[in-house]
Amino acid sequence: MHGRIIFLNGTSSSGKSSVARELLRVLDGPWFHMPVDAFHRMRTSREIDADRLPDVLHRTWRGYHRAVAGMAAAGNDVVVDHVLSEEWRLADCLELFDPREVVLVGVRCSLEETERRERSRGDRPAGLAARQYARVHAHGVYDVECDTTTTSPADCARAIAAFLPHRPFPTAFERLRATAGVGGR
Ligand SMILES: Nc1ncnc2c1ncn2[C@@H]1O[C@H](COP(=O)(O)OP(=O)(O)OP(=O)(O)O)[C@@H](O)[C@H]1O
Repeated sequence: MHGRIIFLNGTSSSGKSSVARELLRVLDGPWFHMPVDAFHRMRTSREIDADRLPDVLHRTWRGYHRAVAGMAAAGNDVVVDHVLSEEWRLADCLELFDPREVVLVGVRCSLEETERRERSRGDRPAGLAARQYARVHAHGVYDVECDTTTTSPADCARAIAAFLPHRPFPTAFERLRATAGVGGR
């Protein structure tokens, strides 16, 4: 049996990891939180030449998508914590994940609040969230959305968990695949 994938998409500092951590507390059964950040942290910390960096990053993201697909294909339920700031990332995931098993979640947060969090955490480059802001939700289709501007990660997680047993079909991934002309499963 294919595992379910709760796919949290939002800008940096929108609160994805915080919601994911709460989801693992409230969801039944074993779930795995697979943040894209973890895959960047796995890479050797040695500095990479600027001319090689884009290729290295691209391979990291492609590997991350395949690792998530592999965990789900083995029957594991997975919470994905990712930033769909480039079109190819979503296209790649649409090819790889079983679309009926994906719950695509838009994690929203006002730009003002995202920038405030970015400044206060201090471990993200200034302006990162603003650069991603217009792009991450460009595909415009979700199964469910949450707004962390004024809602706590725990309340967002409870809302997503409550949605899970009642999710309608076709899923957002099924609709996006049809629009993108990705072959049927
Ligand atoms: N609902 C919330 N209300 C207030 N602060 C929050 C909320 N959600 C997250 N934060 C704070 O915002 C910061 C970023 O949160 P988090 O790491 O969850 O975001 P993220 O989207 O996973 O970011 P990144 O993609 O950069 O890893 C943290 O300091 C966190 O404590």
